[in-house]
Amino acid sequence: MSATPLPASPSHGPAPLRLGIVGLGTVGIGVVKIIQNHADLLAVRAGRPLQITAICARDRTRNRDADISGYAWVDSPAELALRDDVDVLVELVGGTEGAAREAIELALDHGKDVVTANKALLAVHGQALAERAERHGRTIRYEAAVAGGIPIIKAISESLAGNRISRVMGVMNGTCNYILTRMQSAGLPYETVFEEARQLGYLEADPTLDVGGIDASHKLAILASLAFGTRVAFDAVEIEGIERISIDDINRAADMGYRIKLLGVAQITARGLEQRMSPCLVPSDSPLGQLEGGTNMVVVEGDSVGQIVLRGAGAGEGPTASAVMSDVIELARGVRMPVFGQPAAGLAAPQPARTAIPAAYYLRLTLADKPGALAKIATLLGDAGISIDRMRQYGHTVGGSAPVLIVTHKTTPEAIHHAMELLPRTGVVEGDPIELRIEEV
Ligand SMILES: NC(=O)C1=CN([C@@H]2O[C@H](COP(=O)(O)OP(=O)(O)OC[C@H]3O[C@@H](n4cnc5c(N)ncnc54)[C@H](OP(=O)(O)O)[C@@H]3O)[C@@H](O)[C@H]2O)C=CC1
Ligand SMILES: N[C@@H](CCO)C(=O)O
Repeated sequence: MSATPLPASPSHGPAPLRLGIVGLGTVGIGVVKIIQNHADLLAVRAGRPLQITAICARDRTRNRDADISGYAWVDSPAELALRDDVDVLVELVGGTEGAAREAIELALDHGKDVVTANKALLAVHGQALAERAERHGRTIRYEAAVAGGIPIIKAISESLAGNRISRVMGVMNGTCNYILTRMQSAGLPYETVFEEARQLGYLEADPTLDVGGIDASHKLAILASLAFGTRVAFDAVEIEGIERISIDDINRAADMGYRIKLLGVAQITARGLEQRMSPCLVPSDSPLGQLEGGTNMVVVEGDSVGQIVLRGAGAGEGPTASAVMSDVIELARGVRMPVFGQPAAGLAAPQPARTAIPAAYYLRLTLADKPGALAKIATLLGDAGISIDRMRQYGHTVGGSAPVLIVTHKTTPEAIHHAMELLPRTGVVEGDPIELRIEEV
């Protein structure tokens, strides 16, 4: 970390930090509002005024829910990145390519620091961008990119820097948690809940990134890099989204004392770096099980500190803008950290490993109403070395099939995947069976 002396203004006090904001959507307008509403407080904390000089979005005519008339409007992000009256580019557009990437690269090349909430860009191009920033003696800060308002980037890169971290896990996508919890608690259909998430500003521009687990995996890959000193390895995350989860799964898991969460786990084992993002069952009465709505929770385990749990709003205008402002204030103070907590050249290339740690599993099958159907399933699982802990059959449907839930004793992911491949071949399983890992948390 380095601290540079603050530039002096010729007339009175330290010179303002001049911000160019690209993207005036949920997060961008949130940032504008904080700067307008708390100008004096921010200036005291930052040691100098924060001044928005230029702004940019796609549609100049759109109503922005804030007075932006005092700022220079620029039509192109690249043009904004090059302006002489911009010290810091605040990129709040999103996306791995195009306008966001081009503006960030230009800003770094022209000696400007960058603040961004763009986890997708960092997960895919983080290493190259970190090297680029270092070449120009600049930095990229991205507290808002992971878990919205939760200060997890700072926690790992600064507050826990004295620890060897063994595991980072948690719920990192507000949209998915909102959908999974609200459907159950309010008894609302998926479409209604999805629209509510949109109104709350939680969704990515492409919401399949949310429900497909990709957004959360971007975040997990960034945290793994920071925690383990490895290059960001998004391609190596084992990803499964929540698309296969039905309201029946949510309700039946609840019947058995569990909640379904899109859970990410990154850990270093003797075999390498494991990173997985998948819907899992967690006990209803556990802290993760009780996480409602757009709330996120991140758990970090360090050798000296033990377990740290951070919980808070994972998405939305205010929480995300709050995280952006923490980065802006640090830059105004003259504090510059390497992008991933250490010089980019020293980040190790990780050895990706698939999850092998045993767990209990929840299986949901629809069985044909035939004599011996259940026996066939029990035999198949037994032959695969999987022992059944609990089983529950629900009433037969009109067509004569019955949903069956099985909770296994601890078994390996390999054994479960093998059994899942064999189940359709028994001739008694209808549709696609579902398997979900049960995490002890
Ligand atoms: N929403 C959230 O809760 C969170 C979002 N993030 C991240 O923050 C970033 C912004 O998200 P969010 O505010 O929700 O997104 P929005 O879709 O609400 O806003 C995106 C903004 O970018 C502008 N924009 C899009 N393309 C261009 C372009 N080519 N040139 C100039 N401006 C452009 C849009 O302009 P216009 O308004 O004219 O269409 C809009 O103002 C993303 O990286 C997202 O992943 C991170 C954490 C939480
Ligand atoms: N779409 C993201 C925004 C916050 O990163 C979410 O739902 O968590």
